Amino acid sequence: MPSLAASDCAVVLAVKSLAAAKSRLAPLPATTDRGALVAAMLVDTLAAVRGAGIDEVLVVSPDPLVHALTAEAGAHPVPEPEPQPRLSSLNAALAHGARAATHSTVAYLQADLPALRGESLVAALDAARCAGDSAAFVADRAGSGTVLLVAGPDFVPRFGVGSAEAHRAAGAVELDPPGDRWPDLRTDIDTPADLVAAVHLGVGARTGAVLDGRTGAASGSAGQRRANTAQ
Ligand SMILES: Nc1nc2c(ncn2[C@@H]2O[C@H](COP(=O)(O)OP(=O)(O)OP(=O)(O)O)[C@@H](O)[C@H]2O)c(=O)[nH]1
Ligand SMILES: C=C(OP(=O)(O)O)C(=O)O
Repeated sequence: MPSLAASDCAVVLAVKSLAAAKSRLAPLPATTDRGALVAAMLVDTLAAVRGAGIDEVLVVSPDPLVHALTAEAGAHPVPEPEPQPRLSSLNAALAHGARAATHSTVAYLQADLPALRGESLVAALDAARCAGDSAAFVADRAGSGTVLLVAGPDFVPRFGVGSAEAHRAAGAVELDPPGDRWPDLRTDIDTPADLVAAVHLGVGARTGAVLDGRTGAASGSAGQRRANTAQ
């Protein structure tokens, strides 16, 4: 794998239709607009990616609002591909985004990282460079999922349930296996408990604004909101 200076790889993210997203956040109060929350987390994630100095960012989605938010953030919207025979729709979307990128090395990144800071992404990309020619990944805070996979064109992404083990089994090197580094990068949002963890780390401005509009698991988030999010 070539050098992974931030400007030498593309970042590819995938977001499903906002209306269908985050069913596991259903326990949140009915006043929470889950679509707005997913959109806000995408915007905050893209702000952190921009803060990392990445110059090619692609977001694959079937949702026109996601495309608009992506373009507003200075990234490239990519339409959802046709279904692929041997890939989940998520991995088909990610592989499609990688093919649309001009860089051959791709950092596949979760789009629901509201606490992400550019410095952590840069540090993780630096660590991936140390993995040499191998693909490399960062597991989520539970250790079972994947938040970041850095790979060349021959490595097919294997996101989905148990993706950390799937990436490991396919030969990708796990970065910081103890899971001590980059808690912001590792905190993707699947459940209300993840949201509470992200709020404790400090979420970006857009996510904080959505959370401030409701009561419940993460209420009172304003005090924990990061002050330095570029918006
Ligand atoms: N473009 C695209 N993105 C997808 C697809 N499936 C999942 N994603 C995105 O991949 C990430 C992980 O997806 P999932 O965990 O399957 O779904 P989720 O919406 O995050 O959460 P749940 O509904 O609770 O499972 C999210 O950012 C999704 O929006 C897909 O078919 N196409
Ligand atoms: C798709 C994944 O994440 P999640 O379903 O937890 O969002 C994954 O970890 O590969």
